[in-house]
Amino acid sequence: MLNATLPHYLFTASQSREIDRRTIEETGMDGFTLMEIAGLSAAKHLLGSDINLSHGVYLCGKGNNGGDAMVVARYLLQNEIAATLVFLSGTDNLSPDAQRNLELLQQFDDHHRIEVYESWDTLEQTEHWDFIIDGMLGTGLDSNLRGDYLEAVHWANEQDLPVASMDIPTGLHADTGQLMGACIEADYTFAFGGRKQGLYLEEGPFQTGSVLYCELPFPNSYKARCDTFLLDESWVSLEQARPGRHKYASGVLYLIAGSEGLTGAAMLAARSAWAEGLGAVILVCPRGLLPVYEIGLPSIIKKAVGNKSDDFFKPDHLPEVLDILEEKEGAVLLGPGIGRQDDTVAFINRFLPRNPRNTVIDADGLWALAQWEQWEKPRGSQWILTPHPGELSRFSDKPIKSDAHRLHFVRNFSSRRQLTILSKGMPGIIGTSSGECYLTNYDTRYFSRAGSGDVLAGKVGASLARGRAPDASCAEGLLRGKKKLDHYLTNADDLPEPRDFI
Ligand SMILES: NC(=O)C1=CN([C@@H]2O[C@H](COP(=O)(O)OP(=O)(O)OC[C@H]3O[C@@H](n4cnc5c(N)ncnc54)[C@H](O)[C@@H]3O)[C@@H](O)[C@H]2O)[C@@H](O)CC1
Ligand SMILES: [K+]
Repeated sequence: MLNATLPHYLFTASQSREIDRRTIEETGMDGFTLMEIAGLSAAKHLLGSDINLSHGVYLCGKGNNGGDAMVVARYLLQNEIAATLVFLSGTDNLSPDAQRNLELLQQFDDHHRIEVYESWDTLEQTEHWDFIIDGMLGTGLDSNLRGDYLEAVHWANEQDLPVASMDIPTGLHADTGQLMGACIEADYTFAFGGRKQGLYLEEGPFQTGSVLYCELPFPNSYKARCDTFLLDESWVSLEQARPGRHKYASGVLYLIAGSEGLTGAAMLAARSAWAEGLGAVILVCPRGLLPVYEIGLPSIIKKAVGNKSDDFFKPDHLPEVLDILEEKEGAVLLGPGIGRQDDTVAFINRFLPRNPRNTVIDADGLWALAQWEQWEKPRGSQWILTPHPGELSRFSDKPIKSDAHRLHFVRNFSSRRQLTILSKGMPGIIGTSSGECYLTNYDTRYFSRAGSGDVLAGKVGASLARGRAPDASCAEGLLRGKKKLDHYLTNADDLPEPRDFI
């Protein structure tokens, strides 16, 4: 089972507010102290960065996000770094902690390094600044940006200066990652007390720059309601496969895949699983395709069913397939290249209820499953479904139009059906039977080429065959792909191909 570390917890705005509120009301830790820690932590990151810090411009709203920015300004001032502060909503209605921090900042300013502008239109843009601090809006954003906020965001994005956002880039929705009219394009985002979910959904990954987690003294027990986590190789161990005492002790994967014209998908999945060091990958195939696999897959065991004229799966093959699966303990990967023939759909939908093995259902296996209205997973077996967005939509009554909707759907579907879902896309989302979800935090667009899905399914199937839990199998499959991608991107100039992820 996966067990995320605290910096990988993802919160919605209301969850964050609730944790803030409880900490303040129940522990006696006040909001001013939390703001101090947040700002100090961001200032330390900035002082340790390679940004040239001599004079910053601070865009401040009237809420606590602006207060965070002022704490940063004070710690940077201690290091002789000047600050120009612009208050987009003036200074008359600052939140109490922001107001106190403005007064403190002025008290600390012995050498007149601080300038304050009470509105956007009074700012004199003749000065030279070398960085921008975005403290306009954080989790309090509740409507589209307008007027001076909109102008300030556009202005900041046009400057050739590094931008650091307090908590969340102004204009990004903390829950959905959608742009609220416009949005700061940050180089750094300092996530206070917990990363916000929207940083990783929809437009989030393109707006945040590097996200740095800044711990705040929130009791861990207040974070227990968190049900969304960031998937990261820093806490998910990629266990190396070790050879077993004999070949079947290192895991067996039965691959039920391939049809005429789609044998390549079966071959990619088989090679991908085999590369993970399994004891055996057993490709179950219609007999007519055996000659193709004899040439293309020399290391893989092939078990043909039906007769020589069969080049796709049919219901008649069911007894033979079930007998093959009886031979050894192992997991099943069903679907890559299996096709959508009516007979194949009928075969899959008769096979699945009788199949006792833990199973990954991919590609056209999912297509068949979605045709069958009253499907049910056999008791005691574990299923992983690996849909791309189109395949996922077939299980939903309504079109899935946003990442936030996809996350919501995946969470409900996987917990209601008591299975695991690996929803492909950017981000990749793993939904578990307990309702917890895990999001990827890397550029998954490299995997959106035909064939990558077969490679991923092979990796997930290999982990499941080695006895890993379904959620851990999905995580391992995704992170092994990422590891290959990182290696490829540092060692090659051209675009990786699906076979490069094997
Ligand atoms: N104790 C706390 O609550 C802590 C809060 N922290 C910071 O405080 C932030 C949340 O502070 P707040 O709740 O004060 O909220 P914000 O500072 O994000 O902004 C709230 C203010 O902005 C206004 N507003 C909302 N949408 C707007 C729009 N589209 N255009 C113009 N104004 C708009 C609201 O009316 C409200 O007055 C966090 O993101 C974080 O940066 C941190 O200091 C850590 C501790
Ligand atoms: K901000």
